[in-house]
Amino acid sequence: MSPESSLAREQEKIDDAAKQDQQEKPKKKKVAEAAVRMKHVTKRFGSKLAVDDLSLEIRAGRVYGLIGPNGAGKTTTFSMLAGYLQPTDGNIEVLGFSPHQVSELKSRVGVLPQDAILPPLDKVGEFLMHMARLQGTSRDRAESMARAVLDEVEGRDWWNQRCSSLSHGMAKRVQLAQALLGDPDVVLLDEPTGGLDPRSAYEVRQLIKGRKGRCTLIVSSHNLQELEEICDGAAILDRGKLVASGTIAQLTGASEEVHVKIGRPPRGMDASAYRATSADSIVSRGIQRVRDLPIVKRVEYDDEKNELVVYFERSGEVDAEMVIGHVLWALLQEQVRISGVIKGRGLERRVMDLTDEED
Ligand SMILES: Nc1ncnc2c1ncn2[C@@H]1O[C@H](COP(=O)(O)OP(=O)(O)OP(=O)(O)O)[C@@H](O)[C@H]1O
Repeated sequence: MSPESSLAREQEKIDDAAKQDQQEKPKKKKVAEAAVRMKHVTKRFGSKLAVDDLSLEIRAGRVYGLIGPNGAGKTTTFSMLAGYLQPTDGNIEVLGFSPHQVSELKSRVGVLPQDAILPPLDKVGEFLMHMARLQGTSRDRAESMARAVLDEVEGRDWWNQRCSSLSHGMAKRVQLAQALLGDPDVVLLDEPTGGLDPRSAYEVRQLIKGRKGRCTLIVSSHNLQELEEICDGAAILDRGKLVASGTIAQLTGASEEVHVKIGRPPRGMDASAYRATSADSIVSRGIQRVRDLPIVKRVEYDDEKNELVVYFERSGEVDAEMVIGHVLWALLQEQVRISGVIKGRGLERRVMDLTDEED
């Protein structure tokens, strides 16, 4: 065979492969503006009301948290979004389809269930390739997809390892890799960092942040600091009911209150001359200065926690950063020692305020 005809044959092969690849990758449908729409959704298990008249809209491209104490209905909600459970009442749309329209949503929704179990005898690579093949891809493409996601969860060395030999954290990351296979438009992650050591949990958070903008991620976690760090918005559920939803800033009041932790008195100073328990102390004078600031609406002081809460109205130039500057200046003028400042009350405290203790 002449070198020219051999080259032409090679080129034909490349063209065929590219054509096949094009056929295998169905054109992504237009991404709906709302990735998820739930309208008056209820789920009953016999007499147990697990989800109670839940309405929620999650915009495409967001990282969205589902928050709530044990039994709040998070996993039930995930299961309905994934199409594993049928709602008793109400309507659910994922990317504009019912979760049961499997052929329309195939490869567009990735799911990490809370208690996912890997097939113990499969090797990690085999398992991921099998899951990729279920999306209708060729063997070659399935392998490259599987290797790419395994790489993303830092598990490239586990390709030939049996699933039964993985530690809990490794298994969780393989399950996460499975949820990310094929670049889905919506990814449902139920407790993605549950049971992971701090470093692995940090890496998973980085990975979720790295996917931001590429898809919609809906994440459930009991680690509220984690959700505050990675999410744009969240819904708080309690006993199946939606008790609050919005952006993280709205939920935490980050745009209307500032918390200042007051430090201990300097060594050698009499506590009564410093602490707010006496009217003319350093801290009392500092608080009065803060109260006198025109941008401040209201001030509360918790003497037990040594914490000052400053409420303000966000408008024009007035934002949390500006208020922090003025408040710190006022306190420093009176030599008040400051050991910390946060915008808003933190998601953890907000969730505590909104969710009741178990009966
Ligand atoms: N298959 C089922 N049969 C009966 N009741 C169920 C079933 N699944 C869930 N429930 C109940 O529905 C309620 C919500 O459970 P769900 O698992 O959705 O809560 P969750 O917010 O995910 O809790 P956790 O944080 O503990 O995982 C609970 O009271 C639970 O006991």
